[in-house]
Amino acid sequence: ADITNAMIENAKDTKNVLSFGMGTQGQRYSTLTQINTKTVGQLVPAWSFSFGGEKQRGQESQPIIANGKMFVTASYSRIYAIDLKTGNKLWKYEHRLPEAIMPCCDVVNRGAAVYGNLVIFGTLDAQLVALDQNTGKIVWKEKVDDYAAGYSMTAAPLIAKGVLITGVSGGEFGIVGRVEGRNPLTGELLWSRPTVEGHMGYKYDKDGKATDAGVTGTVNKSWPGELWKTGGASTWMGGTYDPATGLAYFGTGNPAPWNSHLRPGDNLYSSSTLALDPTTGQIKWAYQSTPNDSWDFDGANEFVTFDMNGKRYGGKADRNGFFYVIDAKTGQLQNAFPFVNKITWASSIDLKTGRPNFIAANRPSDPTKGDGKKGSTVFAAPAFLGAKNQMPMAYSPQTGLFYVPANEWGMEIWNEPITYKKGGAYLGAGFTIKPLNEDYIGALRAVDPKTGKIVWENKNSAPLWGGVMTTAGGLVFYGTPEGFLKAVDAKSGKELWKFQTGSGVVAPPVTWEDGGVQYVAVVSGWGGAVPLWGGEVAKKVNFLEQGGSVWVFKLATKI
Ligand SMILES: O=C(O)c1cc(C(=O)O)c2c(n1)C(=O)C(=O)c1cc(C(=O)O)[nH]c1-2
Repeated sequence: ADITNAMIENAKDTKNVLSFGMGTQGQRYSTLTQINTKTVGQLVPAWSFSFGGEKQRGQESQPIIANGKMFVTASYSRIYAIDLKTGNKLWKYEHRLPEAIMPCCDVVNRGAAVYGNLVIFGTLDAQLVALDQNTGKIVWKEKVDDYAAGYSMTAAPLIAKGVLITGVSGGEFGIVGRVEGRNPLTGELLWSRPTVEGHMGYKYDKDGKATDAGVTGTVNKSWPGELWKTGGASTWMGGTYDPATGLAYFGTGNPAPWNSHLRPGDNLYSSSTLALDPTTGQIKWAYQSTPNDSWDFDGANEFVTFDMNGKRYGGKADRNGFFYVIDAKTGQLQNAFPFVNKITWASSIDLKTGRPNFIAANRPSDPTKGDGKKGSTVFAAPAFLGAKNQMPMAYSPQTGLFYVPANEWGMEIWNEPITYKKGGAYLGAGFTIKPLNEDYIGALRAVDPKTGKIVWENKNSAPLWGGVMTTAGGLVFYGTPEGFLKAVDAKSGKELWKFQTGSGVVAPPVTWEDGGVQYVAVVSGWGGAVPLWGGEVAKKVNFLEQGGSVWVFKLATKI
């Protein structure tokens, strides 16, 4: 059947997984219970599928389950349709990529969207491709932007109110982040909303007029001079949508360049959460977690809405180490607390003003105040790869807990002079990531949004880089770079099952039911930003091998 907006919004559907996040709210929670704390020990592979080819690298994709098929993307802008029952390949599409693509952090893709009879995904040369679900033939293709200027796409598109909503990657190259709405059936652009203050939003009706000056309504106020023209704030993680508030939520990346002394001011709307009207792109509220960021603290992380004390909030585990609880309707900050042990850039978040209490001495200094070439080196935590990065967390309405894949690491960081050049790295900083502890970097943490307490944690030697899923069976599933998919007790973190997938898991699991049987799937294939940018941590994990496959599991005996 054609996928409709009502099907995508139907939270009760356990037979399909029609969106990134297992529901547009991004809770990654399933009501299925056949696989539970008592039965999970009997979980065995049903089938496995290899992406093949000579190309491997990071596999961060969340499979989509629809109409008896799995749609799964892979590295280098590939997508496969697989028969759910047999694991047989139905078709594949390999996007022809130019040599000169410039993704900052590996050739990854996090998944596709489905609508009508189409499956739609973004490519590393910044295009959107819509394929026929049955044949894999191209139905439409749209160029989103210029890959030679540093634009790329790695996130899964979002469908909200029947609109296809996408972001862009490229913050490290001084692109201008934005969110766009399109007709999913044709690719036609409906609106475009840049995420750097000073740029206007546009609605593409018959006269294509500027329609939105953002929540401040000012041009260029939080950026000095011309820097807003290359301000970064990319929307590289995509977004979530809550039918209850009618708002789409997009996180924004770091301001460009990294050297914060070049851009005194808050640099809106970098390192923020934006709530947008899905039909017009208008910004309804904005909350900035790291004003005048100096540490590459992208606020791109997912905003996951949930109910607490009879009210709708959103939870966000920010790259900067703080977990934010925000009123989903108004953007009012409710609470903010650390979810990692070491944070050096701010002592706390002022709950009245919503602003961080910066520790001034721990901001890397202005190179023009020293020898002109290099500012002072500071040791900062979290490291720029974040207390949390691209790997999505999960929320269980059953336990009331968020399950956050966190990392404990720090970095030496210093500033350097830099000027913008199209297609060149636009950082103005140097850095080396270092572990903080001998025995672990990753920690899966159960976080109580009411109290800010860590209820339990499971340490992991390598940095955690895969997403999380939780179920009404009382379970939390997550993968590790060491290759395991694990199931643990949602209440205690006790490990109940694990399976070696053959390569590192840096992707989020999903679950669905078919013919009375519950299945779990996860993609395996080590990569992403850690091996490329991880400094001393990359050296520590360079024994891990690449791969590229999807695994599907079910219980050995029918219950
Ligand atoms: O600023 C950006 O546009 C941008 C894009 C991406 C991306 O698209 O993957 C990453 C980052 N930044 C980034 O800072 C980062 O740490 C990162 C890690 C990963 C990954 O997939 O492992 N992507 C990205």
